[in-house]
Amino acid sequence: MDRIRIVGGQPLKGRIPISGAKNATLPLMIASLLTDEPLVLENVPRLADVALLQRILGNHGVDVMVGGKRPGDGEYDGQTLHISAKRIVDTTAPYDLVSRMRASFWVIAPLVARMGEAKVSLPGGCAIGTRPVDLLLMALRQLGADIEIDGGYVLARAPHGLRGGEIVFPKVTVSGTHTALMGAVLAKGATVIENAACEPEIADVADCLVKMGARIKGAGTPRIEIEGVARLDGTRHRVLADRIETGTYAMAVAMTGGDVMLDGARPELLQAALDVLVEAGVEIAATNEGLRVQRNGAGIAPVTVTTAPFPGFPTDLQAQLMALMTRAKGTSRITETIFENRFMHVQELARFGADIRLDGETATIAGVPRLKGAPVMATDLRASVSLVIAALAAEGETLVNRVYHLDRGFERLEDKLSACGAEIERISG
Ligand SMILES: CC(=O)N[C@H]1[C@@H](OP(=O)(O)OP(=O)(O)OC[C@H]2O[C@@H](n3ccc(=O)[nH]c3=O)[C@H](O)[C@@H]2O)O[C@H](CO)[C@@H](O)[C@@H]1O
Ligand SMILES: C=C(OP(=O)(O)O)C(=O)O
Repeated sequence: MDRIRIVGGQPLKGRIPISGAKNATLPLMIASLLTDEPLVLENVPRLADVALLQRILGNHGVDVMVGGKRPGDGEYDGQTLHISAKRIVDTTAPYDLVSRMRASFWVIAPLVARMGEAKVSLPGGCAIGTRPVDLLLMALRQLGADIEIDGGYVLARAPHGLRGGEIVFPKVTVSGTHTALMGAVLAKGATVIENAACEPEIADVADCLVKMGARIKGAGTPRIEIEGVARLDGTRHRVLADRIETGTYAMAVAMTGGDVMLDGARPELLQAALDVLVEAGVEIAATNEGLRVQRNGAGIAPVTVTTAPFPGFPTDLQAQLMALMTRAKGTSRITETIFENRFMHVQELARFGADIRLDGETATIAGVPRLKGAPVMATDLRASVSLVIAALAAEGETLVNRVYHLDRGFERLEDKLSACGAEIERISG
């Protein structure tokens, strides 16, 4: 298995191109199941999750052709996927594929909407919490699907098609909102989704669906109204910039000091996180090209932060912020409200000499003057990258094991960081 070797201590200087968002790409690829015409997605990041979803879609009979793979000029440009679900040959998503990536469960909504049935394995266990799918199933039931759970599979049936309905989420859920939206666009009649997730990736998927002929109002707000249509067309859509990748590199620069332009970043997608960085003493400037992040001289000021659904501070940046605060001049508090077990990085950060105390959903981080490199390993994507951030500022060498997690969500991480002066390399095998 590959490992990443980092020798800390170099300030980051230069430019980092921001890739297309993983969390928009995955539901956009899944939306291809809603039409028999080609969907062309541009700015698709080269990620393990994208490759796995290609396989999962392939199992349903979807053809995916990948353009833009040649190395050389423009190698940071995203890929273009030409996706055609002309004929769906299988409405079953099997355990061995779905258990590896949670978002693959979301194929259930377009399959039942278009084909009248779907059999999808319950998603696999995950290192950040229990992550049930009850609210996704509630949404499908509200749209008239008959739901049964048998042998670890969810069977959803709507032989005469889905029908519009009222879906009121008791808590904000991104997966639930994607499911409701993808079911409702092909349902007969009107649907209202209340307490919908407002994450930018929901709005991006809705934009694409509207280009495909869907009738959607209010995506990106807590109330979404959908008028079902009989069929959807193909279209071409460019995936929006990855706000979590943006925030991660901003925190890396905050950690090491330096001056980096995050090309193509869209600050309005992560204002809450940028506000926290400014409070911590980082200079942030939005420009036509993206986001310029600087920290020169001044130390890192401690912060108190609670994660929340968009537009709040994202849970997907919680681990990275914690890594940064290990070196703050004072004590920080970070409260995680979205996932009950998203603190797997705490014990790994301790290997660098960080001083973190956990009490329920709150971590108290007493900043230390220096970190020291160590062998580390994490069990989820954002936790893994928080270890990279710590390593970039730690004295000496760090080996990050289980790089698989990083490859799920960060395109060419070591290339992007080494281009800015970091001493970082992948050790294969
Ligand atoms: C591929 C993707 O886009 N993943 C993102 C998505 O995950 P995901 O869509 O899985 O996260 P949700 O917003 O659905 O989950 C939020 C909370 O609701 C709970 N819940 C969810 C569904 C359900 O049926 N029942 C239930 O109780 C979850 O356990 C969690 O505590 O949003 C999360 C929250 O912004 C991000 O951290 C993930 O990166
Ligand atoms: C938790 C994440 O992804 P997933 O929902 O695919 O597990 C993430 O992107 O941080």
